[in-house]
Amino acid sequence: MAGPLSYPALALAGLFSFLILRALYRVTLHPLAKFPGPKLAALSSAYQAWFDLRPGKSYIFEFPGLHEKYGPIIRITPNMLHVFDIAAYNEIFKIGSRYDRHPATYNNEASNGFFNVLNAAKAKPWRDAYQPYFSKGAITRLEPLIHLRINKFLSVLESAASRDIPVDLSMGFRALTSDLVTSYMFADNGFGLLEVKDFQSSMLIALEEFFNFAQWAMYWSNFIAWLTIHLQKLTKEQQEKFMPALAATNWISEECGIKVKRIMQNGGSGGSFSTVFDAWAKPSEKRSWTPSMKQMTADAFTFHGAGTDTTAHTLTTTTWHLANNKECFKKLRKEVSEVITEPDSEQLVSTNLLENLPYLRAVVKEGLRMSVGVPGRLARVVPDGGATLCGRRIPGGTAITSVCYCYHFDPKYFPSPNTFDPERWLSAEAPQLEPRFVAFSKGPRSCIGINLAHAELYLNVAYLVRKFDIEAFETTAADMEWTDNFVVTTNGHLKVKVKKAH
Ligand code: HEM
Repeated sequence: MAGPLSYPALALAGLFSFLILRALYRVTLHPLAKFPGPKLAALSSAYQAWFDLRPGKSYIFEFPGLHEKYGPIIRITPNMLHVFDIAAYNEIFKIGSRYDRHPATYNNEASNGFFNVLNAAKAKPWRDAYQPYFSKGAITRLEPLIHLRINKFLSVLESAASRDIPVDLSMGFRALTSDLVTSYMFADNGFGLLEVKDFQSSMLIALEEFFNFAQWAMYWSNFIAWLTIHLQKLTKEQQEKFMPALAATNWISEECGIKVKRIMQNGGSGGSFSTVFDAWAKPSEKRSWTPSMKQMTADAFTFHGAGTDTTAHTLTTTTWHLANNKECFKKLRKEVSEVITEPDSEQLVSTNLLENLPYLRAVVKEGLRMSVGVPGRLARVVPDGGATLCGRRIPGGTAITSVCYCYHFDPKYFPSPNTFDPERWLSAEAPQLEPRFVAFSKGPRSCIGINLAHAELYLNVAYLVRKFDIEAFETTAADMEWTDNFVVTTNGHLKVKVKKAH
């Protein structure tokens, strides 16, 4: 009989044996055992955590080197493959794709909107209800609202120019993109973040804090969801004091809930333009199924989350590079001046007009390339029966992914990938680059907000360059270095000093 002291020793020995046996299984009998990659990655998820959970590091930055060494399909964790091959990418992310979203990335017990529906065919009717509100036509009709918000943003910059004080553009762009998406969803002033002094909204600051730890949340998503549900029992004051990120996300959720409810109770937004939730509220929208209030609130939360940091970070990246590339800046100013003849008029020119400017188009595209939109491992599941990618048979049920970063920073197609070079989109090689541009992903779950994002990018970049001379202020390249925290997060903020252009 074991003495009392030996029970812990027995338990430890049991655990140790289990870990050894599991490791052996993973490198011998496991269905992915024959796929190449670092042995440590095959043995344990701790290998990817080693990169992801250290400040300033991301596992995705290792992928190009690993592909160089091991080929187009590699095993990045015991249960996940990564493929770096554009034909395979197009197969996984094609329209009608049978590769569903993988629960590892998308199953969040705290959220139950259309974003979390894993099967694309099941998500389709739900997503399709929103789609017309994000069409090119709908966003063109929305331009008066977009102009209103951008004018407000530009007026803050004008005021800073006249007082010769710096502006935190990382926060400014977030305030703008958040206000835009929320005022569109709710046909009101949205969250009103552009009104907050110096763009320093406590909600945005708390959200940034949250994203800095998003990788941790991804690793323990079910635990975090459980914790979130239980921490709801704290008072608002306690949450704000001890868990500002939780308080911020709760606040967003509550506001979304209140505003969606109002629209539903009124049978529509009643504003001068149709808004996203008219999809369910308007009696004319006859549907056989309507999401619950909880599900619509989750959708509103998703639209806000998906539409804020992504676009804001692209604007930050583009502005940073323009501020540091005087030649690009001059060339762009010259081009946009041809269509923006009255830069101080509140009547902004249309996105459609700006989209026809070749150099501006190249600048926006290069900004999107370098900012990597959604950097994370947007994992998919290989369909039942398996699949053949890059000539290799992959078992059904395997988790597989293919990150944007590998394509956008591939030196074979984008020489000097860390250099901001809009000219590459105007060169003879441009047709070969287009298929490797995957900022908005592809297929049935690609970005629903692409037209809104484009309108925001074209208008902001054009007007910033037309109206202001821009100098980075106390911001270094190290501040702009980024990591994958599901959204892109940077080490620091882009601060600038702006002067009214003559
Ligand atoms: C530069 C800006 C943007 C970039 C680079 C971007 C990129 C992406 C990408 C890569 C995805 C696919 C994510 C996945 O597979 O998990 C996505 C999905 C999505 N995006 Fe965007 N996005 C941007 C702006 C916006 C805007 C302005 C909205 C407006 C609300 C938006 C709403 C969404 C939504 C709701 C989804 C989820 C679609 C689904 O679940 O089927 N995005 N976006």
